[in-house]
Amino acid sequence: QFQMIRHEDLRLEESLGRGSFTRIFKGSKTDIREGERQNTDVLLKVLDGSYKNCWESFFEAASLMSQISHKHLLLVYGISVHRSENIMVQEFVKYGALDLFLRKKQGSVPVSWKLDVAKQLACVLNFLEEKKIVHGNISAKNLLLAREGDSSIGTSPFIKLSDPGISVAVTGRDVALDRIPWVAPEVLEAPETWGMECDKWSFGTTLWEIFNGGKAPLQGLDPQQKLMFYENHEQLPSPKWTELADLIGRCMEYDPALRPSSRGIIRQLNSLITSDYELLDPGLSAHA
Ligand SMILES: N#Cc1ccc(Nc2nc(N)cc(-n3cnc(CCO)c3)n2)cc1
Repeated sequence: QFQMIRHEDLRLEESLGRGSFTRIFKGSKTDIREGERQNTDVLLKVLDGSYKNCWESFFEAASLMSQISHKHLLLVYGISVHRSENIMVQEFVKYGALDLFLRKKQGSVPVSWKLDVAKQLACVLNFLEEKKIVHGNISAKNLLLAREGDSSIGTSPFIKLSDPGISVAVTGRDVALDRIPWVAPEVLEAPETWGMECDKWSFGTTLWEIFNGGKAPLQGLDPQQKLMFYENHEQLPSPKWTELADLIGRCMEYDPALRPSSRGIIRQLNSLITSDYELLDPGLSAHA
């Protein structure tokens, strides 16, 4: 279900850091198109050799992404297996992970920009929900920015949802604890029973990140304290904007059945987008 890419057609360039269980590199892949060599910028995700039992989950994530296509889903070109190295070859997204971008832009990102990104994520969640596909790892770190968006020249941001990576169902409890508060509480209890609603919980956490300058929620808490956060049914600190706080709170309902559908999320985001003008400039809406 996806292309096998020859190791000799790949070139690893600079290291870009690491995800969990993987190292990521900028690189290029060479194709022969109509008899001529063509180089494409790629992002190479190399699975650490020591996690043998994860490689089927690694490739499941890759094949999930290559079986469906959507403008806001990352393009996975294929995989390359070479000696003990398992490599996922994906499109290189120009501006990288959203959490790092937001931290770099510290607070200088307009509310309309944030709502636009949130809406794009809600749309791809709706697409996955209609296909009954659970992503399982929605977070600002896994949203990639293909276009920065610049209101002064009228361009808007464009995001791509990255592959889900290794599923918490195979990683074990310590990684699942580390993914609090992105991983839905029910997933922690019984990883194999999780359903569509778990992506809604993570959407709420990601929305919180987007409106908190890309800061990681519950940073600095150790795994035990993170577990207590769930045991005590605690909520993340609410943003001042009450309608936004309501949406985050509804997504991060401990009872999965009470979380909104993706259509409900889109509806509520649309009302935030229209009400957004009061926040920007009360006078503006008077003339709108
Ligand atoms: N400076 C800089 C810079 C860095 C990276 C990219 N591009 C890119 N493309 C992808 N397909 C995936 C990622 N990526 C980043 N972090 C993760 C791990 C967490 O998901 C994945 N980055 C562009 C610019």
